[in-house]
Amino acid sequence: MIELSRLSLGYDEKPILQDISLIIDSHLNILGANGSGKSTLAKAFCGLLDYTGKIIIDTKNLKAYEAKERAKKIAYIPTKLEFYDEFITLAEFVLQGRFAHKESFLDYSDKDRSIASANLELFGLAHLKEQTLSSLSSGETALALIAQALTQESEIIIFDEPTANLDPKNSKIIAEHIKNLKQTHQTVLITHDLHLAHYIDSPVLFLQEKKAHYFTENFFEDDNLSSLYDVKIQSLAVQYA
Ligand SMILES: Nc1ncnc2c1ncn2[C@@H]1O[C@H](COP(=O)(O)OP(=O)(O)OP(=O)(O)O)[C@@H](O)[C@H]1O
Repeated sequence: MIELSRLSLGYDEKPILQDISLIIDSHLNILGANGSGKSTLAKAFCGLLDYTGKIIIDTKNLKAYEAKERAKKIAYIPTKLEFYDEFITLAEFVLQGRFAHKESFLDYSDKDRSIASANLELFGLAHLKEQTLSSLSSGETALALIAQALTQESEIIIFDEPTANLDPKNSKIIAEHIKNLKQTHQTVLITHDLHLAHYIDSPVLFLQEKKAHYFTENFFEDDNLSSLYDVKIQSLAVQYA
């Protein structure tokens, strides 16, 4: 469970979100216009950005979590890889998801390797495992990021625009994985993809003008979407079913 209490955050003197209070105990979609603060909020959830107010994860203040303990609680899946070793293989990359479980100065255990290997299989990546990460396509990289996060075995998984740059088939594969993971993990989906968000289902946190608006129902109705996004949206069709 994630509890936000009077949460405000931003960069230096630039406020991005102000005074958000909310309890999230199941899946949550986070939507909002470009620059509304979705990724900023996700960074705060992962302890990567300072804030005022409180973020409580499973009754414990996020600031009291030690890094490895926090990683076992929350995995953040970015839209794309920003910093990585260009010579690392896919197999090594997915195995790195076990860092929070590994004893410092010791090698990965057989159990670590077997979990990483199972996730490579699960996401249909096993045949690419010796390829360098930099040689993978965008779709393969998106799947690799999810495989690594699952290897981390965190209880909460945050997906940041997982279908950005993906073709319709890979988008559908990712959508199905998120829908399945929602049954066993607490999932948070940040997206502009209204079809994906609708398929995964409510509730929705819509970020706008530094505020967060929480919708448990009716979010996906045309009038509501048109008003929130300030563009006419008609008959949102569910295309992932
Ligand atoms: N390191 C930073 N320093 C200063 N401002 C930043 C920094 N990172 C992000 N911002 C600003 O914070 C605001 C929110 O950015 P954020 O990436 O959270 O938006 P977003 O809702 O995820 O946007 P998008 O949908 O375009 O990905 C933007 O105005 C952005 O320019």
